[in-house]
Amino acid sequence: MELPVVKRVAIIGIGLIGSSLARAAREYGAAGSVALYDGSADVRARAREIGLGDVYDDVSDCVRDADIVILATPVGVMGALVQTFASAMKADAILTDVGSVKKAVVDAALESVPDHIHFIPGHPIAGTEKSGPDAGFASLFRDRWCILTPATELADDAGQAALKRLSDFWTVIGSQVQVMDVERHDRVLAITSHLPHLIAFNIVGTAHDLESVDQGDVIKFSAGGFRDFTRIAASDPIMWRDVFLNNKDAVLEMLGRFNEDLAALQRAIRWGEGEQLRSFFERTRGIRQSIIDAGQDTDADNFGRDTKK
Ligand SMILES: NC(=O)C1=CN([C@@H]2O[C@H](COP(=O)(O)OP(=O)(O)OC[C@H]3O[C@@H](n4cnc5c(N)ncnc54)[C@H](O)[C@@H]3O)[C@@H](O)[C@H]2O)C=CC1
Ligand SMILES: O=C(O)C(=O)Cc1ccc(O)cc1
Repeated sequence: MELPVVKRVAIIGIGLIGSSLARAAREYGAAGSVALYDGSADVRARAREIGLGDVYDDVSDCVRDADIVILATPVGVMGALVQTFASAMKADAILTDVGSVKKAVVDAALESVPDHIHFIPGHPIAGTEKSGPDAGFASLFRDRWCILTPATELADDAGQAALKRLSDFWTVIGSQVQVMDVERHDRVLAITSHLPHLIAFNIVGTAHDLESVDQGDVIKFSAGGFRDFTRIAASDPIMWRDVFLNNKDAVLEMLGRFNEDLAALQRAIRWGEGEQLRSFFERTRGIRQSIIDAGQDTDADNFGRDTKK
């Protein structure tokens, strides 16, 4: 494949994901140049300071010459944001995003997407608990999945070419692309990502509440299990508020199922059903092994990723 994949990429939202994309696009040659915009003047100033790309104070100026425009803000603002700049995008350009929820974003954005551009929502399954422009790093997307959820209108030749262009962009920065429909995406991510985060937020909150009863012992003696939860529970509050508000149905469905299964474990503990507990834990140990066998290194926090940047 010829590099760069596109002449210019525009990234809106210069936080963990946006700044990682800016670094990756340049480092791996996915884009000839990078245009950036963020709603926060402080973040724009910081992005200029660390030299992440051409930083604009106006979002329409930022997207005007871009072949690909990537929304990397919290999902709750994406719909309104698209309205402010979509008409400034050039013909045949691609509009995409990195939001952790797809259906609500697509529904909110679709009505303001003009006919002259290709709208291909996306979601890299890569991240950390950190946020902001200093938290990003170029290798974040390497050996990670990126899910694309194109609308069926892409069936024509120009749409297919746009999908190929966007897939090539993600491939060059190290990701493996999977096309999926939006509903399936939101259900799969509800159980694999959104619910685990909710459980982490909850258990850390509960333990902190108990702390006043136990006078510091909960935190003092928190070995592996609890520490791992605290990393996830340190994730960005605005981002995660938006995820839960925008993937409400799928999260509530998975939570219902989770509560039933938890009640079964509770019952097994109450009635001393050791064999039931052992065989359940045997099955879950096997699941982790199959993730490792599939090539995902789970030895360290965050699947082996260095999250200390
Ligand atoms: N953090 C993670 O691990 C992952 C996050 N995502 C998704 O990526 C998106 C961005 O997340 P992060 O980079 O982690 O967040 P972040 O908090 O690090 O960065 C978000 C940036 O968006 C800016 N912003 C907020 N509202 C804006 C607006 N109206 N106009 C312009 N800029 C605005 C903020 O000032 C901030 O700089 C979210 O939609 C999230 O669901 C996807 C994969 C992983
Ligand atoms: O830090 C972690 O372990 C994550 O799970 C990162 C993450 C957060 C949100 C996403 O939509 C995708 C990946």
